[in-house]
Amino acid sequence: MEGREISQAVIRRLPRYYRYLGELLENGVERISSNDLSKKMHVTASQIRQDLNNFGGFGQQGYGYNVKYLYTEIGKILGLEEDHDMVIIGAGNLGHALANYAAFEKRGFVLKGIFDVNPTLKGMTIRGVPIHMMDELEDFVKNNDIEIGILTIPKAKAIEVANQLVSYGVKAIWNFAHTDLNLPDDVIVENVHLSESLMRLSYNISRYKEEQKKSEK
Ligand SMILES: NC(=O)c1ccc[n+]([C@@H]2O[C@H](COP(=O)([O-])OP(=O)(O)OC[C@H]3O[C@@H](n4cnc5c(N)ncnc54)[C@H](O)[C@@H]3O)[C@@H](O)[C@H]2O)c1
Repeated sequence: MEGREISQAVIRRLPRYYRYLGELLENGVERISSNDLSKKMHVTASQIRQDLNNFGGFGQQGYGYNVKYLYTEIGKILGLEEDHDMVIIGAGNLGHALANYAAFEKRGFVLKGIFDVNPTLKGMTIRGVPIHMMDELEDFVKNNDIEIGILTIPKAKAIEVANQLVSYGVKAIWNFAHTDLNLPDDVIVENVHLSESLMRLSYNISRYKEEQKKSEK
């Protein structure tokens, strides 16, 4: 499997498989057929077989998938067997919400520090994690081998701060600021735009209403 290219479309679907398989495990389910998984996930069985065959076909004819094995393998593919140390930049509303979400740690995403420019926040902690001022960022990132920088600052400063993080050795940015960062190709960026998700929701609501109107006619 080492070195094999898996398409980004498949990678995007993996966290959902991981979540469903985790729930099955919690419920004591040891194996599942692609048909049963398909019904649960509302994905076609052939899509599931195609996706999971990318990793050497963990399923067996007549047996289905071994839930624990598949869960572990997908976890490995997603890099979840290793810890990822992170910092949050911007201890405002969103920064607080993310810092307070303890469940990330269960997946190995460990929040080491929080940074802000607002001096009134200095020395405060969120869930035991201290808030530092930005002049401490360089030493902190280098000394703690920080891998992921989470950007929850206004967009006007996001590009500058992202470049700073990268120059200190951060490998990946989880970007919540509403701007594209245009970083070097070897920096991994995952943009999260809740408002885009809401717009998709809004689109589907409009479509649903249209359908309703048509069916009433
Ligand atoms: N992507 C999304 O889905 C999503 C959702 C909500 C908000 N946002 C964006 O996230 C950002 C934060 O939102 P919020 O509601 O938490 O805002 P907020 O004003 O509550 O917090 C922003 C924090 O960033 C700090 N800050 C400003 N400049 C900084 C700098 N150069 N370095 C370090 N810290 C700095 C501020 O002092 C403040 O504490 C905004 O850009 C907002 O538009 C994105």
